[in-house]
Amino acid sequence: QTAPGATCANVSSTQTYDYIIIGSGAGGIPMADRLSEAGHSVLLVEKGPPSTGRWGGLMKPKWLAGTSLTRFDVPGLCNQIWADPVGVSCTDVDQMAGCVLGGGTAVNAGLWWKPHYADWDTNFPAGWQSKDLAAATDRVFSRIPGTTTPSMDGKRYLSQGFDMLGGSLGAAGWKYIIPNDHPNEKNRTYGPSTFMYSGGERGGPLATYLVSASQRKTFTLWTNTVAKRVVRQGGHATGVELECNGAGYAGVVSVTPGTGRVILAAGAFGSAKLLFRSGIGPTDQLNNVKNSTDGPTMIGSDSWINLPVGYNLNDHVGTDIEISHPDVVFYDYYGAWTKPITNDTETYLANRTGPLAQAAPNIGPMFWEIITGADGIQRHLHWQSRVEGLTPTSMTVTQYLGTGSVSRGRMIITKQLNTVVSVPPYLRNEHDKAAVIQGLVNLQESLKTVANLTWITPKANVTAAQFVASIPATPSRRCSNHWIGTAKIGTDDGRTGGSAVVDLNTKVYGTDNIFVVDASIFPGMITGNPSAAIVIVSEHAAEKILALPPPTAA
Ligand SMILES: Cc1cc2nc3c(=O)[nH]c(=O)nc-3n(C[C@H](O)[C@H](O)[C@H](O)COP(=O)(O)OP(=O)(O)OC[C@H]3O[C@@H](n4cnc5c(N)ncnc54)[C@H](O)[C@@H]3O)c2cc1C
Repeated sequence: QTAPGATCANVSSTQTYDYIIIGSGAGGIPMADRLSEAGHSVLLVEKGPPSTGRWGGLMKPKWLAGTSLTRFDVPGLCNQIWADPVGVSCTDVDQMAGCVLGGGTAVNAGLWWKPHYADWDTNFPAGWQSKDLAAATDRVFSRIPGTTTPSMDGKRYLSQGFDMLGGSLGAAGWKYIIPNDHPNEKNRTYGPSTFMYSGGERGGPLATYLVSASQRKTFTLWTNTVAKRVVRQGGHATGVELECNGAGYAGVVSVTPGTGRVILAAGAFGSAKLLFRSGIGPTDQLNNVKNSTDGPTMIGSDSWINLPVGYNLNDHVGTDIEISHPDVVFYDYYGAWTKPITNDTETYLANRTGPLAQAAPNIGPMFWEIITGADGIQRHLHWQSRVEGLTPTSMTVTQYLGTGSVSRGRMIITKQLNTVVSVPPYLRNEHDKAAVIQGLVNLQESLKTVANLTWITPKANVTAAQFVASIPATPSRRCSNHWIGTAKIGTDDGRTGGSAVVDLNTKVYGTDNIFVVDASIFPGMITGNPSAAIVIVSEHAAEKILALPPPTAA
């Protein structure tokens, strides 16, 4: 199909697909598997290159030369995204996001949580409550159970930090749990981190759902291929326009006439951007697209669909504290790229054991608390510890404010077609702020009798309230990379003053065959790191989409 001299292959004008899914992250991959399993032809379009070795990825440090592994496979190299994001992170987003096969699930730290029932019941509409999501949760966790001991010998390496902090919380009355065995116990509990890793490697959707999808003749994957916009006539999508990125495919790829569907799974920023470029969103943002290089090809303003895309943006509010204790032992995971410890690379390569089978930078313990605000709302705090900081015996612990948080922000698109967080979603509500402060006070209280423990941040003479107030509520200081909410699911149709962009079947209001299935549709924040919940949402959405009658408009 490649035209001579062209850098992109032109798409075939005759080949059509029942489903075109854009984006191969936590939302897109499971959806591709479920729809192809049901017998439909499915095209999965991913703008980034292959990541893990199984899919032809090539990026790796010297010590992986000659193996099929890449930086994405080895848990101990997951932090490389911060040291060397070039060619991996999205360049059109002002936040960190993975633009490779697997999206966030290729670059993240693999933390993998079975949601608390309130994650669904607090935020989601009817049909998406915890009881409705139970079957999808079971399906996800039977395929990707996760592990608290990623090293293949079942041992935890360098657990001194975990032992010190976990032991201290235990002594202060917090209860030890294996988190995913007790997903609803999130109040003054602690436990080891759970990862989606399997076999000492990354695992997750790339190693499960994508493998079964790719074994079907009806499934097609195009990497290095950028979707520009959904091509539509009124509310009906006829295909997707691809723009040449120097590789992959270009042109308009069509859905099966009449019955085909397009599913956006390009992430909280990527899907919103595609909606804007397809003439779906608030008028101010569509005018930015109109005034960009897209102008000449953009759908006419008489066909624009005015929906609150980009509003309702949320992320965990991250608040970092740092403590040090003489027991804590640091491991230089960044150093494992250029100057690894030979014994550790050897044991990893021989049998997937040792520190490199664990996520950088030695994550754990995790602990949880629920704070009831003066407004009556229960807010969930998820604390995530890691062994790094200003001293060799430091632990940095991030407090995430999740379920129950009320603050919201906004993302927009510039005339250069980049997405920007224009209103940060952090601590815009006094009770959100009070919960963050109270959680910190409670932790200080719990750790106050621990011998030899030093508070580095905040220092002893700074109150929790002063400390929280001193950290700017900006993405650079509070971001957790858990962006959600830009195309909210709900019954209150955003075209008529409501807040929802997609209906209960994840279909975009005002369209008959355009769907969004990824972090964008979450109405509110959940307790922990979101990738498992997004996979669950995708499983559930697949069921709903498959049960729909064919589109009516043409
Ligand atoms: C550094 C980092 C660490 C994280 N750690 C964790 C963790 O340990 N545990 C956890 O649960 N969560 C973690 N997260 C968050 C989690 O990975 C994301 O919430 C999740 O992957 C989002 O899923 P998604 O399907 O919405 O989007 P993504 O997974 O981001 O997938 C979107 C995909 O769409 C592609 N795309 C975008 N635009 C286009 C286009 N126009 N055309 C074609 N393709 C396109 C992108 O390249 C990407 O592959 C982390 C995130 C980051 C960035």
